[in-house]
Amino acid sequence: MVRYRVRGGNALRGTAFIQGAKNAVLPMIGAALLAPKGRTVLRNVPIIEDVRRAVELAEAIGAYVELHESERTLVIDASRVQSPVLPAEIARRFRGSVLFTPALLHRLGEAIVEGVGGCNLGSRNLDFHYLGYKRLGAIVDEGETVIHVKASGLTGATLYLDTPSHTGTENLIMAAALARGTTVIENAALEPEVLDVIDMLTKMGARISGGGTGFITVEGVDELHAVEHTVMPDRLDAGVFAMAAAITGGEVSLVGTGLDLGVVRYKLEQMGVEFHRQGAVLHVGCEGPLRPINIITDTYPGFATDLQSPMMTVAALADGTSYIHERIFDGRFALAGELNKMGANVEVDGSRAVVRGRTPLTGTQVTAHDLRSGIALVLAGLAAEGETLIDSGYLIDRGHAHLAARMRALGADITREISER
Ligand SMILES: CC(=O)N[C@H]1[C@@H](OP(=O)(O)OP(=O)(O)OC[C@H]2O[C@@H](n3ccc(=O)[nH]c3=O)[C@H](O)[C@@H]2O)O[C@H](CO)[C@@H](O)[C@@H]1O
Ligand SMILES: C=C(OP(=O)(O)O)C(=O)O
Repeated sequence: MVRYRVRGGNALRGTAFIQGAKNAVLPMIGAALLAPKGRTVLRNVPIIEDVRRAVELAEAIGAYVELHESERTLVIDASRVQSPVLPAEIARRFRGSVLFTPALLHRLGEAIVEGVGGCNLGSRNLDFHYLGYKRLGAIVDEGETVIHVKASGLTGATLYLDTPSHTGTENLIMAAALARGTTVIENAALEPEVLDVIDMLTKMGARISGGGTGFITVEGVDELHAVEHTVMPDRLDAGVFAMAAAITGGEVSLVGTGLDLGVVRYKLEQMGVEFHRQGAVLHVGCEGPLRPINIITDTYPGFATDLQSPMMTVAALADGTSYIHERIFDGRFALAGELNKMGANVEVDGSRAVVRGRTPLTGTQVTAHDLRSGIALVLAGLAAEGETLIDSGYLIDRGHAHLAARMRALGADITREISER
């Protein structure tokens, strides 16, 4: 069991090095498996547990993978992919396992998905993925626990997503990239990570247009080849470090090439946080009290649901009442109960939460229910009086690389511990 121990009260100061994006590297590993020969090199890979699981899963299907941790580089040779089975014991530990299906379909003609994991956020349907594969000509046999997708070659079609699913868009692009003819994906996701995956696929030889418009056209090609690609910075990791600076009254310089925080920056500015760009470095600081805020989560370019939990912690430390409306997931308020144990006043009603601040937070033992509630509790611990113990720290490690070390470098009193149970 991994556990984080945080002693609050230190203002964070210094330079935070932002990791590569979890939600870009996972589809890129799936994309690398589409190349039947050669070695793909991914740079700026975040050393997180989800990447380790993705490496294990790629090895389980026969790929040769080297993860060079200190160089943050992944080398993938998919020429010997031979097993269509995504085994439950690995695949159920992370959401990114869903992104291996297109490669298996193209390379082996079938994918046997024994499970898909990821944060427990309520319903996390995959119907758009499977309906899309069917429209492209696959046969999908949905058993109670195992899903079997088969196809002897896919054919382009027009696909429509009811909502712009992030991994759904990536999977259907990958499926269409090697299909015969043209595929159009309507209501496609606009997230920057999706665009980064499109960039990599384009280098690999895919013919994709319309990325970022909501209407993506893919002209199928016969083969994709191995390339080198640098993973974009993780805007969620960056958002968390910006919030850590803000709630501790500190000042942090965020380093990460081409970093754009988007709407979270504007929301934090409304709360009184100051941002100042100096070339490629973004400085974040906050001197005065924080003002309350209204948040409505949405698909990009709206406020990212993955930053909703960390923002709830910031709201608990603001002077006044904040309102949060979660519109992407139907079960993403597990943080409220844990924050309330620390002295916050968060009331949840369905998809809405009211956060009455500012309440002083006091350290206690709390539990991460998912990756982002975990990191939100780390933030709470940084601002709380006394010691906060956060259980189920593995969930935090799923998405944040070397968190304790990076925060300690800024002056935080935080340790990562392995406990017996
Ligand atoms: C590995 C990865 O990239 N994870 C991200 C991805 O998850 P993920 O791709 O799983 O999230 P989706 O965008 O697919 O899901 C968003 C919503 O759409 C619904 N839906 C989705 C697909 C489908 O076939 N049917 C359906 O109804 C889901 O139940 C959910 O309510 O996007 C989420 C929303 O930005 C982020 O929180 C996750 O960090
Ligand atoms: C929901 C998340 O991740 P995943 O989709 O990988 O579970 C997240 O990163 O907050």
